[in-house]
Amino acid sequence: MTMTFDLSAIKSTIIPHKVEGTIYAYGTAGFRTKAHLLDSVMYKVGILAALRSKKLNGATIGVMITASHNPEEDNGVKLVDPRGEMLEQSWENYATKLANANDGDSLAEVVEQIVTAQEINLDAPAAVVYAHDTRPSCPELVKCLESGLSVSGAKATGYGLKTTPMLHYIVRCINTAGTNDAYGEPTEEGYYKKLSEAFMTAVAGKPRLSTLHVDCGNGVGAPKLAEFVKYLPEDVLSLKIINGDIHTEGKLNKDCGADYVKTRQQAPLGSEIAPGDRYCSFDGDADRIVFYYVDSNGVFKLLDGDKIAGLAAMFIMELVQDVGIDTLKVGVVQTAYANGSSTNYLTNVLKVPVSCVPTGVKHLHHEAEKYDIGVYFEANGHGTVLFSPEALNTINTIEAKTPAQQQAINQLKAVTDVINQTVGDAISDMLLVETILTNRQWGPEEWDQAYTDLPNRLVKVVVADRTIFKTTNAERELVEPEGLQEQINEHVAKYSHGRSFVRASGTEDAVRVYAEAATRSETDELANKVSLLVYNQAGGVGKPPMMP
Ligand SMILES: CC(=O)N[C@H]1[C@@H](OP(=O)(O)O)O[C@H](CO)[C@@H](O)[C@@H]1O
Ligand SMILES: [Mg+2]
Repeated sequence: MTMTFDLSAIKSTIIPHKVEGTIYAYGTAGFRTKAHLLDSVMYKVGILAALRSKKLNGATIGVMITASHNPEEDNGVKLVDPRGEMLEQSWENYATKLANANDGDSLAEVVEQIVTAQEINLDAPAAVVYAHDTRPSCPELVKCLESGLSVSGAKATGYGLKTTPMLHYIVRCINTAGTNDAYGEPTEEGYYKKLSEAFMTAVAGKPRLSTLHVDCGNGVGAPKLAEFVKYLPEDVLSLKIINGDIHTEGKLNKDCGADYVKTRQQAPLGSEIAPGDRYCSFDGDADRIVFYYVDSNGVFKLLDGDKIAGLAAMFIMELVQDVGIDTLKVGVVQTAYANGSSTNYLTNVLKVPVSCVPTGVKHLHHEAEKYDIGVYFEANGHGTVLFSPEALNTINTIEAKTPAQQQAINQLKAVTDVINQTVGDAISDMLLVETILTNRQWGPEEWDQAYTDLPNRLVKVVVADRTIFKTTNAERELVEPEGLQEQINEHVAKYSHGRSFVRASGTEDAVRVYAEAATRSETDELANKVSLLVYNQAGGVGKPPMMP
C-alpha cells in the first residue's frame, strides 16, 4: 500500500466507477441506496475519510458500511468523527460533491477543491478504521473503500463485522487512549467488558427479571449479542435471541426488526408473544431499539424511543437527586415525531426541559450536548444519553456522606458506563432499560403507565418532486408549497388533540405525513385528509394514499 496521497492514482483508479445518471446525496444517515450503485461512492468515501483525518492531524476517522433497517439489497456508508460522533455537518457537502464527481480529472479537481478550502496538509498522517454489517454486498464494497484508502495513503484498519455503535465506540476509544478522557479499550472485547461490568454494578443486589426476548432482525445484532451474553452470568440477565439468522439471504429486516415493529405497531415474525413476556427489537445495524409486550387483554403495546426517553429521564433525575447534585441540568431532546403525550409527560410531570429539533440523530446529538445530562431519542428508538465533561467530573469526584448517597453515586457512575455516549446503541440502550426495570422491579406494564400514547399514523406520499417541501420550526410547519400549511391547520383544528405535519424524507423518495389525535378513527381520518391534500396539491404520483 502506498503511504502517500497520490492524486494521479486517485485519477486513474477507476475500477469502481460512478453509475451514470445517479445523483448521490450524503443525507440523514450518510449515503444509502441500492448496493450495486455504491462502488464508486465507497472509493470516494475512502478518499474523504483520509482527507478528514489529515485535516485533524491524523486523528482516527471511522467508516461504517451499512444500510441499517433498509431492505437487504440496499447498502450505505457513513463517516464517524474522532469522538465517535457523526461526521461534522459542513463536510457532508464535500461528501456529496465527491460522490457525484466523474472519474478522472473531475474527481481530482473536487479533491483539490476540498484540500484548498480546508487547507489540508497532504503530508499529514491519516488513520481510518472501518467495519460493515451482514449484507451480502458488504465484502465487495469493503474492497472499493480499501482502494480509496490506499490511494490516499491512509493507515487503514478493518474491524470486520460490527454493529454501527461498536464502530463509533472503537473510534472514540482510539482517539482518547492515554488521555484523562480515555473511553475504553478499542476492541469488541473491550466494549463487551465495559458494558457488562457497568451493568452488573448498576443492578447489584436486585433480583433478576424474567427473560427478555430480543428480535435481532436477522442482522449483526444477533451474533454480537450472542457473544455479549458470555460476559454476563445468567443470574444477572437472561436473554433469548429471535430472528438471529444472518446467513439466509433475504431475511435481513424482513417482517422483523425495530423499524418493522415501530411502523406496523405489531410483533415481528417469529415471536410468540404472550401476556407477561418482555420483548425488544433491534434494527439491522443494532443502533435502534424498541420494546413491546401484550397486555392482559392480548393487546399489543409498543414502548418506543419516546417511552425509553421518559423512563431514562425519570430514573436519571431521581439518581441525580439522590446523589445530591441536582444543580446539574437534565434535558430531553425529541423530534416532531415524538408522541404528544410523551412531550406532555416530560414537560408537565417530570418537569424537564424538552427541545424539539429536525429529524436525524446528528441534530438531536448536538442539541443534547447543550445540557449537563442530555437524553435524546427519536420515536423510532434511536438515541442515547450524553453526560457533559463537567457532569462526569462532578459524578466522579463527589464524596459521599452517607451509605445511601454512596450507593447512588456508584449506581450513577455505572449508568454513565452502561450508556454508549457516542451514538444510539441497541445493546447499550437495552441494558439501560434493563437497569431501570431491574432496579424498580418493574414489568413493561408498570413502565408503560407513565402516560398513554395518542394514536398516531405515519404515511408516505410519493410526489413528483419532494424538494419543493420546505419546512421551519423544527420541521413542524411548511413554508412551501405556499398555502399548504394553512390548509393543514384547518383540518387539524377540527380534532381534539389533533396534530399533523408534513416533511420530505431525507432517506426515501417520499413525503412523510404524521398525524395524531385523541382516537384511532380521528387520527386515521386526519392522516387521510392531510395525505390527500399533499397528493392533490403537490404533484402526487401513482395511486392516491388511503388509510387501512
Ligand atoms: C420518521 C422517521 O422515523 N424518520 C427516520 C428516517 O429519516 P427520514 O428523513 O424521515 O427518511 O431515517 C433516519 C435515518 O435512519 C432516522 O433518523 C429518522 O428518524
Ligand atoms: Mg440503524
